[in-house]
Amino acid sequence: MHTEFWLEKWHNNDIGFHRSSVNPLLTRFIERLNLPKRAHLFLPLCGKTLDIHWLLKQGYRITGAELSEKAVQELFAELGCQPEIANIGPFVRYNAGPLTVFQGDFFSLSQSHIGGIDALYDRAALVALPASMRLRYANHLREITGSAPQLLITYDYDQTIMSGPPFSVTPQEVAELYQAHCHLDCLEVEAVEGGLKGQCEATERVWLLTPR
Ligand SMILES: C[S@@+](CC[C@H](N)C(=O)[O-])C[C@H]1O[C@@H](n2cnc3c(N)ncnc32)[C@H](O)[C@@H]1O
Repeated sequence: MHTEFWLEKWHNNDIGFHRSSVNPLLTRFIERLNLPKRAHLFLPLCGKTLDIHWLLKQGYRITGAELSEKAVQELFAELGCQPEIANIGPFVRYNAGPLTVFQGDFFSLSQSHIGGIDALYDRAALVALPASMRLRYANHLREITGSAPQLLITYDYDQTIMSGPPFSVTPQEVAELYQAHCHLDCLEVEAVEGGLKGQCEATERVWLLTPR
């Protein structure tokens, strides 16, 4: 999936993936990450999700990575904060208090950019990428975040009925991507109400990945 695809989506405001409310699966299952107070969470491919608003209200420190300048600017504007902006290598870093977003390509991000991470939250990041990019994504995520636990949300559906994104990521693929380094615990399996994009039946799963 090329970067232009996403930049065009943001440019055209074609952002059906952006939820108008906080993800209930996050609020329900975050306690399973056993986070310390003021924990540092990393959100790959974060968009301008309202989940960030909620996580900040819980007192967490958040670092995100997002390709689109428009998304990042809207995130800070909607939070009502004025970020400090700096050029850091290939990134533009936006920071306001406990929130930092690296605007640029996730695959260029290094551990030294984001610092120590207590946990990861992947909603619509892994499933935003085509199969050919997902192993590289999972490996890079592990490389830059070390042994942090992860809350991961996936969809599973018949990929011949609908093309992604979001792409179908089966439990078998989650195992192939993460099992060598993590214990996988499926916390919830539920049918997507009304089908994915109203087009096809899909199952949504919440995973807790705990490094071995
Ligand atoms: C499906 S959206 C999900 C956004 C957010 N996680 C949410 O739940 O609303 C995927 C996001 O990943 C961003 N993205 C895609 N490829 C990226 C990359 N290589 N580096 C950083 N961000 C990327 C897109 O711009 C888009 O905002």
